[in-house]
Amino acid sequence: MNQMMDNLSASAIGGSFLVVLAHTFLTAVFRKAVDIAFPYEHITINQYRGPNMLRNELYIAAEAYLSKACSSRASKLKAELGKEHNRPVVTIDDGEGVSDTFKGAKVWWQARKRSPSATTISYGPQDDERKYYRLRFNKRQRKLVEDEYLEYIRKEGDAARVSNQKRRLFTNNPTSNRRGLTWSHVPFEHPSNFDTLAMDAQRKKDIIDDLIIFRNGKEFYKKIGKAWKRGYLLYGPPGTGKSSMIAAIANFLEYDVYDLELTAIKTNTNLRKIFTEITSKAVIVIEDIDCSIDLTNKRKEKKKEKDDEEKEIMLPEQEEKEENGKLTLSGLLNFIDGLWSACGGERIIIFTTNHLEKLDPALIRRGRMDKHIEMSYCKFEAFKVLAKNYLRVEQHELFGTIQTLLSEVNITPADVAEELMPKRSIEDDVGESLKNLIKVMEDKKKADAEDAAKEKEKLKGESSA
Ligand SMILES: Nc1ncnc2c1ncn2[C@@H]1O[C@H](COP(=O)(O)OP(=O)(O)OP(=O)(O)O)[C@@H](O)[C@H]1O
Ligand SMILES: [Mg+2]
Repeated sequence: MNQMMDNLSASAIGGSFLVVLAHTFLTAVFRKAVDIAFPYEHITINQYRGPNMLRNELYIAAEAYLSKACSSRASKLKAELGKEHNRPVVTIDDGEGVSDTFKGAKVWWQARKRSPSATTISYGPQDDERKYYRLRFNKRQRKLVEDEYLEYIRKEGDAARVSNQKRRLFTNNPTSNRRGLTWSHVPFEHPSNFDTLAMDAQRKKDIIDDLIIFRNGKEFYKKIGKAWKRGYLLYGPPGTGKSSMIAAIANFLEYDVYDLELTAIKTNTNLRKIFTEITSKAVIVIEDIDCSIDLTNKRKEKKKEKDDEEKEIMLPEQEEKEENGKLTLSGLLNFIDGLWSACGGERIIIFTTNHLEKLDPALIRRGRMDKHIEMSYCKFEAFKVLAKNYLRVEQHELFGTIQTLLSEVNITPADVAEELMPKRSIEDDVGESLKNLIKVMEDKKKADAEDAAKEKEKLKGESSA
């Protein structure tokens, strides 16, 4: 009897094992069949997220990416002006689909719109238009899509968005905003670029190469443990193109410009506040740094003398408090290459000055101001750029005379440009413009010679007295 019971339970165990095996097998077969019949999955990227309807940055990036990379393959497109009335942006229309390929995997995008349900009360346009993208892909590619493709879309989309956006010129000038402690902005529309900039071709190329290395250097800067920023010092007489160079750099990199008015900032704390508001992909400009409060050697020396006179009537703690509050050279340096400088990343900091010799060496040492660029008086090569841009000529019989005169007199590109500007009509005679320039330079040469003679006379008089 017992033997029979044992046999029965053994065959029951064997039977249930077979049932489990069969179930597992059938499930696997069923899954396989489903996979073959429905091999795709999808991800939905909504325009807004959460109960508060916050903008979904991934949707915005996807929109920009599809506009840039895939819209040429779509047949139904739509065009819209950006938020700040930028140039029209063309992207795929609602209901339209396009495919994309990433690392050999094919994916499909479709722009969709959810109509509001009849029972929903609409509070604004956002509620009416629940737009979303549906991203379809083969199940086998799921890991690739989740781990890599979405991040790729975010990055590429952000980059496309920046280049679509009109760039901005920020200022903390106290006339445009409250006490110079915040930034206000206008569209940045300076037309200067490296083609219109008159300077030696090799030096121009060096700067462009430097900018390209900087722009592509994110990983490199990380590897060497340096904040992703670069400092340029532009120096030279007025009218040699320092501001034009800044505009050309910003246009080349497609960065926003932050024109920092240091004189409006009274304390290091305020400087920190305003610095932390600067976004990445920015050119930060401090023009005429030698005229900015208390930052030069001379000013410090003068101040020291004054301080010495006042010292007796100032308590030590009072003095310390006052020093801590004021904007100081070390405060500024802290933002250029101290811990704060790493906030934001991808920034070019540019100082300009007409008087290099007036600057504190600490401010402009290499590493802080990585590249020192001299903007000089107009030489023949720079003149040829101006002649090509202003007069559309690359050769002329008067060029020889002009070349000789340019090597003899100091004339700024701004003065040369002024002479090449059309005086009566756009179609002014080229020869006439060049003759005017020659006359200006000859007059200057004469005036310089007279000044030199007078100076010589004066020195002679002084030495004989
Ligand atoms: N190197 C240059 N290439 C092309 N144009 C130039 C150049 N330098 C000057 N100009 C012309 O002269 C004008 C004044 O130049 P810019 O404002 O760039 O000089 P700057 O060096 O910044 O002078 P400042 O020291 O007074 O600020 C420009 O609008 C531009 O038309
Ligand atoms: Mg300038």
